[in-house]
Amino acid sequence: MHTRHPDKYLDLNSAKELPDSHAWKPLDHDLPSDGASKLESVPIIDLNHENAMELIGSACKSWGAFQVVNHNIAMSLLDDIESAGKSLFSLPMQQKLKAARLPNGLSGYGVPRISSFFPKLMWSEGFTISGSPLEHARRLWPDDYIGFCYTIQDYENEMNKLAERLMWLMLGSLNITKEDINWSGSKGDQFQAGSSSVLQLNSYPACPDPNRAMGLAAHTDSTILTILHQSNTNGLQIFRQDYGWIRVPPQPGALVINVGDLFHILTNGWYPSVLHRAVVNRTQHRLSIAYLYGPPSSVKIFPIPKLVDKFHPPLYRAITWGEYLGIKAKHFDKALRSVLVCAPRSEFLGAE
Ligand SMILES: O=C(O)CCC(=O)C(=O)O
Ligand SMILES: [Fe+2]
Repeated sequence: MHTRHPDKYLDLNSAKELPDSHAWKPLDHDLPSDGASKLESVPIIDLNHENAMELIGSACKSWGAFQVVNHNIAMSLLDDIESAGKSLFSLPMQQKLKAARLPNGLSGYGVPRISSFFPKLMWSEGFTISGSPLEHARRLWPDDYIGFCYTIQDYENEMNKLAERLMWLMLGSLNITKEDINWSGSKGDQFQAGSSSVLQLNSYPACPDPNRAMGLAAHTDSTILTILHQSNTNGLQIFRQDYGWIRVPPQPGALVINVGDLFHILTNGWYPSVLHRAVVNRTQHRLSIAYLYGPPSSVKIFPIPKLVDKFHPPLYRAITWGEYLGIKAKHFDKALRSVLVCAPRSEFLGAE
């Protein structure tokens, strides 16, 4: 991975032109005509709506993603995490490299972890937090790192509560309750105690040739679900078989929820994980913060028995999050396929 991209620490914030190392095929033709992209995007769901659960269920089934409002996350916390991200990415490159991700590591500063699967580099930089950010924060800001750590901690705590609430709403829409779930011998309400998560900060500098650059290449998240806070700049797109790439415009205060691969496994394919990517633009810097929500490390994830019967045999084998991340790191977009135990029904492949 490391010899593949010798230019991986190019400072994108000061680049005046797109170097060959970052030049992708033009992206223009990928988007549906403007008419189609204005026509529809993922639904915006009010969590206080009396039918929130049903609305979420139908969004998961047809889009694999939705936005939520009235989620109870304070606007000030969303502003704080955005400022924390901005202050990190605006540090000089030499300083950011003091917290560089180690080879094969997870936490730290660097290019998107999926970069090794692509011949060209992406127009973004990221900072991944798994566990305490203290060590890295101390290297980035030797005299003033506490505020950053508190913001991360507050944000992760609030996101964890919201993710859990959303997971039960998503499961509830398939008639699954806590009673139906047995996470390695403990009932569903034990899940939160040890649930793990990763916080991914992404920065997309303005780009001199956005049509030939890729902010973050198409991927699905290896999570149960992802909560994405995007700054007020367009960039996120999701893929639909029937439309192509569709923009998910930022809506002030709204959070984007993606169905992840582990949820696809849990629901035995009923709710597909969503393919998404981020594009960049010529004038505006964009920041996004993804809360990647997953199960406690010892928990095996497998199709929920209530969603399995003789007409719907289990599609996937049991797997922990750690095992799945290892498979994803090796097989990337073929990861789900490599844990299949049984050919999926055609509707799950989008071939209606
Ligand atoms: O920046 C975005 O909108 C997407 C980020 C994302 O997909 C990720 O971090 O997994
Ligand atoms: Fe993602």
